[in-house]
Parts: sequence; structure tokens; C-alpha cells
Amino acid sequence: MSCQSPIVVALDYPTMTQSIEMAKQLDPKQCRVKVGKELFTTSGPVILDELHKLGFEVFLDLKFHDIPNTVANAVDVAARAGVWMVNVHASGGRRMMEASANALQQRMDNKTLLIAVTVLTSMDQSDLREVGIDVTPEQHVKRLAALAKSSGMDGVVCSAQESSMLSTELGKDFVLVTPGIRPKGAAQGDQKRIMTPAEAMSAGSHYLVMGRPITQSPDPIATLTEVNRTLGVHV
Ligand SMILES: O=c1ccn([C@@H]2O[C@H](COP(=O)(O)O)[C@@H](O)[C@H]2O)c(=O)[nH]1
Repeated sequence: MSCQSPIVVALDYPTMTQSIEMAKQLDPKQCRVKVGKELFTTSGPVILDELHKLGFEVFLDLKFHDIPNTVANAVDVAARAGVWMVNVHASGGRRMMEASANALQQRMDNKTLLIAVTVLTSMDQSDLREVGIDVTPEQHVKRLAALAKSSGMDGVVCSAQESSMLSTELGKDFVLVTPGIRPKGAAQGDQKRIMTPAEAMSAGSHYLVMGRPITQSPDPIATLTEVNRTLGVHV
């Protein structure tokens, strides 16, 4: 049976052992999992095989950003590894995104979703200003998401604070993957543009990425089960 929850648990661990220990406690019907830069750097691609063996759909969150040829080839390799979703940075531009989308289109029966990161959820307006972007995060997300859609992306990574706007602008089928999810009372950490799980779903997010609120909880499974319960997911 496939996953019934929109939750994607970020397995941000410094060792493969720790991430597999956590994954073994999770149920692939209760969540998908995300492999990011920390875990992939410590474990390499074998982590993808191990998580697939446990039955998980895996989001490979390496946020590729390079010249079109390099990114397209990296995306192709990720799809060959069987990941459910992979991402690039929208700020890499149209040619980079189109080359990546073409690489996946050329694969027989491609099933890997390709999405683009807009503005990191850890950034606010002052962070954008420092890197030379003089519009609000919402305006910049809107611009990058429209570019991503017209460049062949299946969706974007954004904050749930932008989900409602993007859903209206780009349609309900354009996939919105939203990190920066914090249940009420959870530590914000380095995230700036946050929302609760229920707010994010009401705003139109398709998938909610959650790391520390689950992985650093004294009882990760109870926390995940409670979040799913608040979303009406009973597994
Ligand atoms: O804009 C972005 C893009 C990716 N992330 C990743 O999501 C998780 C969030 O973890 P928390 O512990 O829930 O903050 C993490 O792996 C980030 O690399 C993001 O936060 N924002």
C-alpha cells in the first residue's frame, strides 16, 4: 500500500546507522523520507537502496545548481536510482531546468518527480536584500515558481506561506513541497517562513517536509502519529 500521508521526514543525520535506525521505526504508509546533503555526503547512494528496501518513497534533496549539462546528468542518475522526487535550484535558470526536465522525459516510463527550490524557508526579506534581491520573498517565489513551471518542472519547494498564492497562480496540480513546518510550540530553529501542518495543508501544500520536530522529538513516532492525526491521516 502506498503512503497515505503528506509528511516527508527529513533524515538529517550524520551517520547512515542513525538514519536507518530511525527509518526502521517509521512506517512507509505513515510518511515518505528525505535524504539531504548531510546524510548523502556521509553515506553515498547506498542509503537510497537501503531506504527503498525498507519500502520508502525517497525524496533526494540535493538541490542541484550548476551548468545545464551537469545538472541534467545528475538528475538522470538520481532517476536511475529510483528516487520518488529530486530537486534543482530554480535560480539556476530556464536552460538548466529545461535540460533537467528533458533528461527525465527521455527516460522510458519516468516516475521521478522533478521540482525546483524557489526561496529557502530559512530566508526572509533582509536575507534576500543582502544577496541583491530587492523584492519580498513572496514576490521572488512567485517569479521563480512561474519560471519553474514554464521550464517543465513538476512543482516547487517553497514555504507554506506562499502555497495559497502559488496554487491560485499556477494551478492545483503544480506540486508544492513545503519545509519550514512547525507544529504549535515546536522550536523554530533557523527557519524563518513557517506554518503548522494543518495550516500548510489548508493553504494548498501537497507535501510537508519535517525534520527536527520529528527526529529530535523524545518520541518521534508519537509526534509523527499526532501530526498525521491532526491532518486526518489514520494509519
Ligand atoms: O527551503 C528549504 C528547502 C529545504 N529544506 C530542508 O528541509 C528540511 C527541514 O528540516 P527542519 O529540521 O524541519 O527544519 C531540512 O532537511 C532542510 O535542508 C528547508 O528547510 N527549506
